[in-house]
Amino acid sequence: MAGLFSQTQTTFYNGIKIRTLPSFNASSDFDISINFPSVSKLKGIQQLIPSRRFGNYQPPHWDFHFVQSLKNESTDKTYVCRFHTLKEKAKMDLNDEMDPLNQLEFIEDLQTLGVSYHFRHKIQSILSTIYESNYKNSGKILPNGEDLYATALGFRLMRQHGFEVVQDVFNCFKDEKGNFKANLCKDIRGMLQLYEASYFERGNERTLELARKFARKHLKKSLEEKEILDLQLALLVERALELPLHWRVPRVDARWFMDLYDKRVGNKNSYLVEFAKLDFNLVQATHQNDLKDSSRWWEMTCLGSKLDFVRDRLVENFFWTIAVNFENESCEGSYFRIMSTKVNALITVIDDIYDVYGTLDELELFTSAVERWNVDVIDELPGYMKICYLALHNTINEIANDAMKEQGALIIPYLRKAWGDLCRSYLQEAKWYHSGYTPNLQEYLDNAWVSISGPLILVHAYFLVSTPITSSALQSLHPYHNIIRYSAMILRLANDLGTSKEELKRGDVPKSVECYMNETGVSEEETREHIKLLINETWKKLNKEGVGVDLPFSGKFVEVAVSLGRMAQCVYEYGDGHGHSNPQAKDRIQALLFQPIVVSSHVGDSVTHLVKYIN
Ligand SMILES: CC(C)=CCC/C(C)=C/COP(=O)(O)OP(=O)(O)O
Ligand SMILES: [Mg+2]
Ligand SMILES: [Mg+2]
Ligand SMILES: [Mg+2]
Repeated sequence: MAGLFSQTQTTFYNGIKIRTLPSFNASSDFDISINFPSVSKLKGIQQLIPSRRFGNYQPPHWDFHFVQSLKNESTDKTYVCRFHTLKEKAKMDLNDEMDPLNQLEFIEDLQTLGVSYHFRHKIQSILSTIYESNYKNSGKILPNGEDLYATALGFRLMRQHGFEVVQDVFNCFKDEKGNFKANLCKDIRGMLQLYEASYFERGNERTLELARKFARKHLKKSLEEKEILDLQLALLVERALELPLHWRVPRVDARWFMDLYDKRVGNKNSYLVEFAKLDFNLVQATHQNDLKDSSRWWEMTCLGSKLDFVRDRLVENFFWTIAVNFENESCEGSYFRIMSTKVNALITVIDDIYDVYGTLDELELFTSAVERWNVDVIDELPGYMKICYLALHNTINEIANDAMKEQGALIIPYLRKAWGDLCRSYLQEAKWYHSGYTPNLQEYLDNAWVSISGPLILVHAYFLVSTPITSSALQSLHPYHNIIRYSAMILRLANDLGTSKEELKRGDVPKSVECYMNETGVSEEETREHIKLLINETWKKLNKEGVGVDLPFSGKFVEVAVSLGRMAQCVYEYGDGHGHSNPQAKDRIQALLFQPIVVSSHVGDSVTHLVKYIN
């Protein structure tokens, strides 16, 4: 990547090779070649030339020209017409005359195929009818309360959609000692639903905790001993044991479910897969336009080209936004994705300035500049920080100006406060790194749930999804509401599991893995298991906070906070899917953003391929 530093001049100081920048003020922009053995032993040079690290990040996998060249034929009229025909058919099929269990299964199919957002009101109304006519009268989800599969599926859907159902619906499946009955383990479909339902626990729900352990144990055993003869079911069990449905990103999962559904024997609603594929491609076409817009902004900032030590990851920064708010029903969705991508890109650059390149003195300057939020302070900053501060200041003020125009709301105090909190937490980590201090796990996490940028992302997301902005919500943005804290904590813990190995190699503040090992002396493997336990416990807290009766936020914002936690576990499931993009992360982004699904349309007995993929 031709960056500013590639045009550096090489000079020598006391026999030491130094790269200096042509146009920057040398006193603060010296750049020691990273292979220099030991700056600290040099006489008289240390205070003049700070040592700098590099993340050794690769150039972007998808660059500006690739993004701008994307073409998509998914929106031609044949395609759209077929889409609307099938949508109407699905709306007709999801009706009140259906058997309640069939209704629940239809809703589950719509959700796993990624198209339930088209039927929100109908789904809510059907679940409400089932809730009122069964659960409110008998305490059972469905009339036949002894069916584990139906009870667990209904329990999960009810909790997911905000209906108050308690864990006692599972009591009939426990023996006199309070354990789940051993004979249940033959009912794999029921066990799988019980396992998925257990992840909606809100803490101190012993039956659900027992259910999770009981189901996990037997599902794992059945899978390992190849007792699950139905291949589809085996694949569902295998995926659930890797990551439960509640923790997965529906949009990322949808393609996987379409393939599975296609192969389902006795597939009742085959047209649903065609509908889901058409919808997937239409949404993808919208996302590609949003991505092009975001990519033009990124190119204009020159941050990726001028700062050769930062992660140039525009597409990955965009990918985070589609999990949080993928629907393309309205232009609000595009606005959210484009502005959120800008925030994510700024986070990624500034995180690298603090973690990789900036000296402590420079970081103090940048932190103070962000807290003062005044473009005049730019003169105090070293060259490489100037374009970053300017991009930050202009972009965030643009979001604030939009809110003022659209809603007459003055939000800049909330945005600049969030950036100030973030940079102070970054500075704290830099001070720990430079002093060689390793905090214990709690001390580290008390700062790191902020430094992972979760609160910053969600404060901006609140203003990008919420109309109207309410005073009760504003009071819950500072101090940060627990919903924000728990979502951010999941992001932090998942990020540390996925990135701390590379960070340790490069040189960075000790992360939760290192802090816990240093504090307890246990092995890395035990530490990682402990952190996964913390993620599980934090999800329970997030589940509980998300259903508070006096919640100051809309359901939409709660969904955004939950989705951020899911996205974190998606991006970091196989290592660092953000900065060092592993093959699995790359394939996911490729499938979600750049590969429309070939749709075979069964119109009568003719099959036509509606989509050709042109790139
Ligand atoms: C764009 C979004 C949603 C960002 C969330 C997380 C992020 C960019 C972390 C930076 O990676 P990192 O591993 O360097 O973070 P840290 O330095 O905090 O470990
Ligand atoms: Mg970092
Ligand atoms: Mg960092
Ligand atoms: Mg990290």
